[in-house]
Amino acid sequence: MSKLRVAVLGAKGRIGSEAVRAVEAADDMELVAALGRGDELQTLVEAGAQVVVELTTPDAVMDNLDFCLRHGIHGVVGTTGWTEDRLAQLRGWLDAAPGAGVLIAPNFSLGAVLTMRFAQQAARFFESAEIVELHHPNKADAPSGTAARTARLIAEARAQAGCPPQPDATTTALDGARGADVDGVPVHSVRLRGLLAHQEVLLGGVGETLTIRHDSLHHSSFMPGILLGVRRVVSAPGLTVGLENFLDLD
Ligand SMILES: NC(=O)c1ccc[n+]([C@@H]2O[C@H](COP(=O)([O-])OP(=O)(O)OC[C@H]3O[C@@H](n4cnc5c(N)ncnc54)[C@H](O)[C@@H]3O)[C@@H](O)[C@H]2O)c1
Ligand SMILES: O=C(O)C1=N[C@H](C(=O)O)CCC1
Repeated sequence: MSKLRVAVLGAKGRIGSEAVRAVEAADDMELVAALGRGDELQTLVEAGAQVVVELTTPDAVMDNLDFCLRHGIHGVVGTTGWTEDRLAQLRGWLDAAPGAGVLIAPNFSLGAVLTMRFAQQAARFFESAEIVELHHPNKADAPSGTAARTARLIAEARAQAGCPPQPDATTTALDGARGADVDGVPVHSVRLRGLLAHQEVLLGGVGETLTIRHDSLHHSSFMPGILLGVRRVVSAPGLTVGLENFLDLD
């Protein structure tokens, strides 16, 4: 069986360098390119890459995906910064590239994917829902892509169930004291030396609370999800948002 020809963009970064090692160690994959900032994207075409693992920055990801899709290369994307406008633009590029697939995974770790699923399931049963995400201080974006996605999933579940807005009597607050409002769900971002990637979903009802917590302790936690994404995206044309779509969770 021929090996999947895989390239990594952002290959010298924190997660990209780990992804390079994971692809090299996978029996069914061949690492054909490992590119960093300033490297020529044309190398992907010359190397015959079938799938690009995109782990760069929100500033770079759109140009990289535009190039990949114009050359029929599938994408597995961990880079954050996804807005509805960006997703719409990506869908347009995919429409013009029949057969090509892109997976956007706000988080590649199994525990984080399950946290999102559990939070989505629990959201309608509690009056209050808030998220605390905690990351290393070198992270460029806040809130994290995972927290933003979790908040949207909670908000969707609550809206579908007809839940009223959350109780909150705050009338006076310092800017930021109640976190960022993501679709009505407050998200609080901590940046602390010593941490990697952590999230708590706090749910509150009358006389009880439920806390769902996940901790990524090392970048290795993201690698099985990345490799699964590479294996599955080649037969999943169009846009897939969330690794849960490639896991048989239900
Ligand atoms: N989805 C997940 O599970 C997951 C996990 C960890 C990190 N991330 C995300 O991945 C991204 C990278 O995170 P990081 O901690 O590795 O950051 P990082 O700053 O360590 O790495 C980013 C790398 O991309 C390079 N780069 C920038 N522009 C580029 C370009 N045009 N082409 C190629 N390389 C380019 C940078 O030079 C840098 O080496 C962030 O958006 C982060 O939030 C996602
Ligand atoms: O380290 C990061 O940066 C991470 N980014 C993703 C996010 O923003 O959710 C996933 C967790 C690690």
